[in-house]
Amino acid sequence: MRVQVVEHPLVAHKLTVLRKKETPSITFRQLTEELVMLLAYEATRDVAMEDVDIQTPVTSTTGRRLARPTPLVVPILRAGLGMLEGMVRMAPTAEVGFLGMARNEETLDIVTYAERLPADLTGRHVFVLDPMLATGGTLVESIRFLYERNASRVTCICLLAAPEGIERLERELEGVEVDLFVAAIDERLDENAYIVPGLGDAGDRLYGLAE
Ligand SMILES: O=P(O)(O)OC[C@H]1O[C@H](OP(=O)(O)OP(=O)(O)O)[C@H](O)[C@@H]1O
Ligand SMILES: O=c1cc[nH]c(=O)[nH]1
Ligand SMILES: [Mg+2]
Repeated sequence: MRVQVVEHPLVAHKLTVLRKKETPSITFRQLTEELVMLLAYEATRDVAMEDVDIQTPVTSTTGRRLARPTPLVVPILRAGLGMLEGMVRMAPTAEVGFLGMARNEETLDIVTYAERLPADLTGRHVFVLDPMLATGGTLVESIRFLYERNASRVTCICLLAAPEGIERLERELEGVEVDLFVAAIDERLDENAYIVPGLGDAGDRLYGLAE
């Protein structure tokens, strides 16, 4: 697995505001969108491209565009949905599939409650969106799911990751091709498997209380 922390003053600034407990949902949603745009810029740096012949008002020329089959963006519901708009704005030809997964907060087991994806992902570069990589359970499950459907490549974009989660991905997905882009790697998980210092429950901060 390749892990890249996107170090940029704008990322650091926006992330700090996002972490603050007094930041309201409306600002939290906007910052999430902006952060994903900055992370997507790095995460798509080596995306597959192809030539395309076009006419400008002056002449004909050959330009470059995202290759086909186009990238597939997969937000992990619910919190990943907050990252979708920013991502598709950056990669306008991308298609979107959905995975709904929730962590049982007592057992930390992952429940997959929704799935709407092409049955065959052969040749597809999949971008998984989930703001939080905590124990890593959710991401391991999603990445396995996508490779079982023959995805050719998986790139994950997260806002925050815990070292424990990254280690789990490296352990459980040894030899699996995965790129991970994050705005920051935090210190640790607390006794409830929340990221410290973190930003709290991303889904709740975006959309309100789950229960
Ligand atoms: O690395 P893990 O320990 O698996 O935890 C991370 C997961 O927890 C959060 O989702 P949650 O289960 O709270 O669902 P939600 O998005 O509906 O709030 C987060 O968005 C990740 O999907
Ligand atoms: O810190 C955490 C851990 C898991 N899920 C969240 O939303 N936040
Ligand atoms: Mg949640």
